[in-house]
Amino acid sequence: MIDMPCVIFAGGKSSRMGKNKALLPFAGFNTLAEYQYKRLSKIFSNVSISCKDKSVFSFDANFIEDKKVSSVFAPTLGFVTVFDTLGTEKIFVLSVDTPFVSQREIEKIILADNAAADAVIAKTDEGVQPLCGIYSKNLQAKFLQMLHENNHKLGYLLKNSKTTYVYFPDSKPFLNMNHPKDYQKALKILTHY
Ligand SMILES: Nc1nc2c(ncn2[C@@H]2O[C@H](COP(=O)(O)OP(=O)(O)OP(=O)(O)O)[C@@H](O)[C@H]2O)c(=O)[nH]1
Ligand SMILES: [Mg+2]
Repeated sequence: MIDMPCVIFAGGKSSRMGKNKALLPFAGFNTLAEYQYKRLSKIFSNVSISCKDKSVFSFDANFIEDKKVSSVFAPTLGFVTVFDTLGTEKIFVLSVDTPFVSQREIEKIILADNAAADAVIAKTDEGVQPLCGIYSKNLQAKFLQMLHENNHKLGYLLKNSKTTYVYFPDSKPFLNMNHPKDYQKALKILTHY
């Protein structure tokens, strides 16, 4: 088991999906959030779900609700709340909508962790995967500043921080469900498992 706390980000608007993607049925589970929580709990000893409102979920988990200080919808608010709540040096984050990031990818990222890095982030030929990797609490001041400035570009933060990128030649595990067609594609992949 990996000691570093894992946080699943699941507090977005799902505007492109048209309905809360964390609540879509997935792989025999009532919701994608529950699927992610259960499978990641076999890899990490401590898993939390960063969200806006835990009452939408009908399973037990460690939920961390975004601070109500802001009406912002962006992972930045999740990061600020999570670092304040968990008080740990480093967290492993994964977006709720990437169900195919497996133990293999996670372990490669954990292995690349190093004392000099404030972030260790997956990268594929399609680009940086900011919600798959390790973030250090050292970045909390920057997250607070981003909130303050209403700038929520994680790519910008990573470019201007001590970031180690971990390259994956195969981008398939990083399939990200933004639109209904991505969900359909993921369901199709499941049937071939
Ligand atoms: N805790 C928390 N998570 C968020 C917030 N905004 C986005 N996320 C999560 O960050 C991840 C990446 O965001 P997107 O893929 O853009 O998801 P989204 O923002 O729900 O979808 P769109 O509205 O279509 O952009 C998703 O897993 C979201 O649930 C937020 O305000 N708080
Ligand atoms: Mg979004």
